[in-house]
Amino acid sequence: MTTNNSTSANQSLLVEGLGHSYGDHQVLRDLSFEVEAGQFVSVVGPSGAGKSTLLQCLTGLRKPTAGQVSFRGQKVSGTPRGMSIVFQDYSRSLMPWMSVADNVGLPLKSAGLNKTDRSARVQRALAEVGLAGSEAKYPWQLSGGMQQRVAIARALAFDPAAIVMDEPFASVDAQTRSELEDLVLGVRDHLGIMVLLVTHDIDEAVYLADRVLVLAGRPATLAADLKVDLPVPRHQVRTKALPLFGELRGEVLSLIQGSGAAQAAAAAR
Ligand SMILES: Nc1ncnc2c1ncn2[C@@H]1O[C@H](COP(=O)(O)OP(=O)(O)OP(=O)(O)O)[C@@H](O)[C@H]1O
Repeated sequence: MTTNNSTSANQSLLVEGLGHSYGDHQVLRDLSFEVEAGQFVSVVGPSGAGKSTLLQCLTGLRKPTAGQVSFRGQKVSGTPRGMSIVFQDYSRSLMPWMSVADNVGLPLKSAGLNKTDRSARVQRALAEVGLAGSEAKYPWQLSGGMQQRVAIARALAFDPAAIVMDEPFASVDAQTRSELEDLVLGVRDHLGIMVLLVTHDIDEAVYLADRVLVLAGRPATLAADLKVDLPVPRHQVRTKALPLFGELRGEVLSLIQGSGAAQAAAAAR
């Protein structure tokens, strides 16, 4: 997908010829894709393919060794304005000695917002994730799923145009995971935010996304950019029972397994 239209270019994330090497170890090679405003894109690939490295390059936490990333028309160097990040490990990203409200408001304080604005944004973000009324609690008084909701609220408090998530649901039980998946889908629909999600879970990748990007090979390239034409709103049971869901799931799985088998064969030679 390419963009000739400047409005679209200003709204979107544009990745051009991105590559990354750690010393002599080339991990990513020549990745090019665009994500439009409001799109939900999952990134999958075999373990060690470079998914986290890619997210770090997209969020400005790591400088690509080739190519470039632009967000809303600006070249990314450092985490861009309008982009928030949610990591897997909520227990390490929340401050246990601070209340929920203070945890959510902390980055806003660092950004220089006054108390009234901070408080309004914190209330709004907590309501968005279903935690209105939990402002005075501490993270250790909340379940793992609720703590991850706090981390998501903190990302939303910035009014971001995009949220980038690295395995955000990997540390919670299956039931909570489904609830958090639907929460993030609801937030995307309600606020129109672009979401980029790295996951190991192929069902999750297909269920949530408008597109699934598959990384494969060593170094990893973009093996597929699959459009997910499943009806909306998605439903944990009905969507996963659709034949198209099974087809997409199978397609992603065979790309990932094919890549793993090719690597094993190369290693054995
Ligand atoms: N800071 C680093 N220094 C050197 N090598 C690194 C560094 N970070 C990652 N790597 C290597 O780069 C490759 C890709 O790692 P990365 O974590 O991006 O993959 P991934 O697809 O996210 O993996 P996983 O699915 O297991 O989380 C791996 O071989 C890893 O060992």
